[in-house]
Amino acid sequence: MIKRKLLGQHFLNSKEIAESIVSEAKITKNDIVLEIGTGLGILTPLLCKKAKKIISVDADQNLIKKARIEFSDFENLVLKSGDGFKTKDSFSIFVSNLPYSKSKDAIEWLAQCSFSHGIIMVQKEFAEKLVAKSKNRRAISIIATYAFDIEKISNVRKNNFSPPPKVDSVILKITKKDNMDKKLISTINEIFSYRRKTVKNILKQFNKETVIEKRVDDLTGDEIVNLAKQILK
Ligand SMILES: C[S@@+](CC[C@H](N)C(=O)[O-])C[C@H]1O[C@@H](n2cnc3c(N)ncnc32)[C@H](O)[C@@H]1O
Repeated sequence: MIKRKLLGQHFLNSKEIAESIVSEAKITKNDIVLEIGTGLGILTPLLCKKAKKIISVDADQNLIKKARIEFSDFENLVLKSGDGFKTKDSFSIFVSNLPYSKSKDAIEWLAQCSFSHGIIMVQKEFAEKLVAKSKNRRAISIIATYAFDIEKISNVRKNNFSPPPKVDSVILKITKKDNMDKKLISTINEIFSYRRKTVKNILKQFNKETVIEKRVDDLTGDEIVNLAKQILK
């Protein structure tokens, strides 16, 4: 039970939704797809039918053991147990019903990976955070909107999962715009810990100078990324 909670094991039980996720991923026979969270494998065989190769990773060894038996006929499927967000393999398309507690880490990790696009399922509140504007923005909103074009595909009610989570979910399409590195991402997070200060005072913390008296909330996303780049120079 504890493991289930920690790993966000709420399994999708709607074949129809699984098919729509795979269809939205626009996979061709040239694509290598990374799926994080094999789970009970509702998406995995559908992905195998479309792509050149699937790498499907789950942190739960038992689920990978089961999938190895159930999907042994698919020659284009590579199943791995472990932390999917440490994957070093290259991929062109990302597909994941994300473990909810890992959603922020997943976006930060994906911002550093080179790929074309992805279909992700996240909690409704997290999806809103990603595209939040002005004072509702967080560091993750700046990172996500700099790294990706984000398009909402559909809402998914919690009763489409077993066991059902407490909240509803949203399917998003993320299309890669810009790669970011780890230092840039952590500097943007650091800037947000000083969000009530002026740019002038934030730069002072890093022994840099400017005359800009604006606060973080008054900057555009690009201006915040440029401020982080200036700090890192
Ligand atoms: C929300 S479930 C989705 C499972 C399946 N794709 C589905 O749609 O039913 C999330 C899955 O991610 C796995 N998981 C959690 N943390 C992980 C990690 N760091 N790396 C890989 N898989 C992880 C869980 O064990 C679980 O199977």
